[in-house]
Amino acid sequence: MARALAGLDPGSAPVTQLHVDPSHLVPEVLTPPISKSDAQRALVLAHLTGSWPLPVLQEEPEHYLPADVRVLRRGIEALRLPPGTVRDVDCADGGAPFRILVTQSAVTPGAHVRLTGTPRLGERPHGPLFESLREALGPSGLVLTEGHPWPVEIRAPTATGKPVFRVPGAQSSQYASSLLLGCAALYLRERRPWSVEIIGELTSAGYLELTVSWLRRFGFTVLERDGRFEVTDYRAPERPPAMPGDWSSLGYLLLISWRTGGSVERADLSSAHPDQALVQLVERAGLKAIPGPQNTLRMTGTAQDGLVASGKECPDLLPTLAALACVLPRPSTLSDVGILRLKESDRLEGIRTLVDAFGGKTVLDGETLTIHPPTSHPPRFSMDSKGDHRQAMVAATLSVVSGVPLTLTGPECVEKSFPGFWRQLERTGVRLTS
Ligand SMILES: O=C(O)C1=C[C@@H](OP(=O)(O)O)[C@@H](O)[C@H](O)C1
Ligand SMILES: C=C(OP(=O)(O)O)C(=O)O
Repeated sequence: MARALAGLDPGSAPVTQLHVDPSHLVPEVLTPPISKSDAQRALVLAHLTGSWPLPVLQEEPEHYLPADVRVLRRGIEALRLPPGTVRDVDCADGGAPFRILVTQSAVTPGAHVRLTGTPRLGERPHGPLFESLREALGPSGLVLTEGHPWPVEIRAPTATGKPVFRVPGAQSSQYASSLLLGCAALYLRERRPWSVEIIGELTSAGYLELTVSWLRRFGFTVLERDGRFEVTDYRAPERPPAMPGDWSSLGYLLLISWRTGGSVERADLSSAHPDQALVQLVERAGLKAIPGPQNTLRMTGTAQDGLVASGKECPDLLPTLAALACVLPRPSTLSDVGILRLKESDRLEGIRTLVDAFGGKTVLDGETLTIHPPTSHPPRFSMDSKGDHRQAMVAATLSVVSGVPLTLTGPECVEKSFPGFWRQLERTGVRLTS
């Protein structure tokens, strides 16, 4: 067992190919990691409000912290160095950590920060965030320059001007989330309200709501009105907020538990994470999540119909739902799928490749993708993660829910959000060989 996982445990040498054999499943209780989206927000707010290091993260085993959480923590630690130090931060593949650190760098008085990342992160869109920061803080002296694409270099001003950021919302909610966390920093520094105005439509709105909910849990007052989010007050809370399990990771584990008869833990149904939508979305297909004691959940039911979901509401769940769609008796419809092109890989293409590899068909009509499941399962299938953690975990999930063996290229990228994923899979009886 230890040998099979030698290349897959965090920090060990990468394996190029992994064979996933789901023919000996056992019912187990599976555990997701902490949510990277929640932890990133909590880390910034702990830094700003004087509760550094964030106690709840100290309790998590270091190797099982999502890599993006470690990126953000490194970035904040760099921002906490004395003024005058040039701070270099490698953001690796982390969209949210990078975008959050851009704003936090710009609002740390006198900071000089150089951010770098992977070529893919460099290709993803960031311009509207940079423009918004330049518009609000440029007149006070902010300098934000872009390499080709790295480094992104930021020299923060020591003063500020009009307390408002304006940013378009159609490409990513992370611009607005990052700026709103910037508003919290500026509120504490200047004790005057700061706001973010969203221009046009907002995609992934649930993630901005997640940011608002973390600000409130840390004691900030946030007013929301007509696309405008304003930080107007701060009072330290009585006790530090708890850290929930990750609903994106619970998506894979719940589907796996449906097949194995096991359950998942850390499934907090009062979490504000958008991917909790899985629980409602699978009902249309005939599946039901049944709560048990202490935040456990199991999935039961017989597949009867296809799924309907939108990339505007839960973009990270769409690959997981696409895997489920491959084993449902009727077609599924995913709308607003354009945003999937802007993630760690082109996930729209990734979903289509997965369905195709499994013998199904996809039809793209504008921004709507219909998934037609295969009439019979293939004997085995292959998939390349293209370095995208969700594509890797989704392929493995499909292997388990269908019982069809998988050969996966590039399995180690799961580290970004779920470093213990392969260990969890192995606990369900899945045999992993490289
Ligand atoms: O704010 C966040 O933590 C996230 C927001 C979403 O991105 P977009 O707002 O760019 O869709 C999501 O896809 C990403 O995984 C995490
Ligand atoms: C898109 C994702 O993350 P990020 O944008 O933070 O890289 C993700 O984790 O699916």
